[in-house]
Amino acid sequence: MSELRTLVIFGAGGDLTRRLLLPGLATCLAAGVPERGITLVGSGTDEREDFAAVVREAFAAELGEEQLALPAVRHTLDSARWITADATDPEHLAALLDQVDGPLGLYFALPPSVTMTSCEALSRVHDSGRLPQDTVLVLEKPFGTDLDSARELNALLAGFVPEERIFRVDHFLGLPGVLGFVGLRFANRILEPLWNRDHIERIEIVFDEVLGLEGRAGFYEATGAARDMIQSHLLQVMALVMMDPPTRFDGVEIPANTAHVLRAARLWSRGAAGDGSVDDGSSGKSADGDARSLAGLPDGTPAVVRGRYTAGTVDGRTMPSYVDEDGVDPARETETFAQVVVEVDSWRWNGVPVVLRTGKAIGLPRQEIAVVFRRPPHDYEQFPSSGPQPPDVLRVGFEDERIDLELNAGGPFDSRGMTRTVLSTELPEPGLTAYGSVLRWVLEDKTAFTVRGDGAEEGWRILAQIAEAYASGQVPLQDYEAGSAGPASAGLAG
Ligand SMILES: O=C1O[C@H](COP(=O)(O)O)[C@@H](O)[C@H](O)[C@H]1O
Repeated sequence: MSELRTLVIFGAGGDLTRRLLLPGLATCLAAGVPERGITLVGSGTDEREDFAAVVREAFAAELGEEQLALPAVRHTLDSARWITADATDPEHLAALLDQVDGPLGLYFALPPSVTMTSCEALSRVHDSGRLPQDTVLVLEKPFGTDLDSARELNALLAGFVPEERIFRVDHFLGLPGVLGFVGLRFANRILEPLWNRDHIERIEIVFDEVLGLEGRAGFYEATGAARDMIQSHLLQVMALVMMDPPTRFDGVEIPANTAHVLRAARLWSRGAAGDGSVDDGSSGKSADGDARSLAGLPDGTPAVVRGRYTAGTVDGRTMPSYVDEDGVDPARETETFAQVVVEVDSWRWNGVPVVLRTGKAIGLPRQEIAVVFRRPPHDYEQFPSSGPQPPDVLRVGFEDERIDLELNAGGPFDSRGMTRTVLSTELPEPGLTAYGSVLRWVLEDKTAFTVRGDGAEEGWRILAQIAEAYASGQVPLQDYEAGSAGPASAGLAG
């Protein structure tokens, strides 16, 4: 397929477009992708005169006035226009399509239920022969609202557009640290031989935030931390970290390999069925063979923890209790913190706990992928320290492009004098925001880092297991103070 000429954003009057899509597009155009720029069409049900001005303002804020003169940026600004249309009405959609030139991308910056209705309308436009054949669809997460609706959406889409022309966007796959991690893993020979249960003790994928609700009760109350962050973002990142090496970085291999990981993933289930706990190692099994201990995590770390912040101070900012925020119904018990332990039951990964954790209003938040290696098989009694050395850890920051490898080194002047050493580097500034990368892939027709339909469904399957654990009554909603490290029982702070 050729590069897109026109991008239509449905729901372009919304927060997502202003805050993320337009700045992302600006970075992409400033990087010269595509070289000639695009025709940008905003669409929504209201009449708007100011769309071109909104685009200009967003581009200027992201790039500075000078870069607005770059050819791709200039062309896009000159072309930006608004078409009023109800994206759920086939007649409106067909009329809109008559006014734009292809190759065409349709970006659904809409809530999931509206996206579903809009895709139904679009399938009718297709059936009447009025949808240009090479149209690309771009869908924002969440893809559906549960496993059934995700399946329904996928079946609907499959009826009128081939999978390779569907971009299911998860902007975490465009974060610099995630892309840096994938490159690091496959461009170096030293990692792959270690990338399995024999050498890796556990994996932690943590995205804590200082931000609280920030006035988003309308969205967040019905969502909560697990659905907002784990269902897609953290599970998709996990799948990239744990996938088998692709033979090519393309839209066939990577989505297939990540879906393969997700299919094998399920909530850690070593404790008594449904009791929300995990084996703390007291079962007597060794860490080898059939063992599935959560080595390195505090004993008895539960498989699922949920929490909700109370009043406190985060980063110098006073924050009210979640339950006192506007629009919050305390009885809904929406969680602002979720930590789950997942296992990927495959030949490569069986028995390796993967901790996925996210929380709002967290002081000193961690945002990283941490791979904790197993200790050497033998402890030298000549080493002066009393216990075993800490494990080697590879850490990659999500947003700060930092890579740290924590090792134990000998010396100085004595090979037995153990010193914790960190080999640390920062990747170069990417120039693109995460949405900039996402839009670049859309505009260049590269689907390697998008979510395939079955991958999205697997995310919902795992979320259903988390919801089941919540509903079992065995995972109490724990209070944690805003500005703290989250519920104490979660462990893993810092
Ligand atoms: O999708 C989401 O992600 C953000 C965190 O990602 P960032 O790149 O904006 O830092 C999270 O705050 C939000 O709740 C969630 O919906």
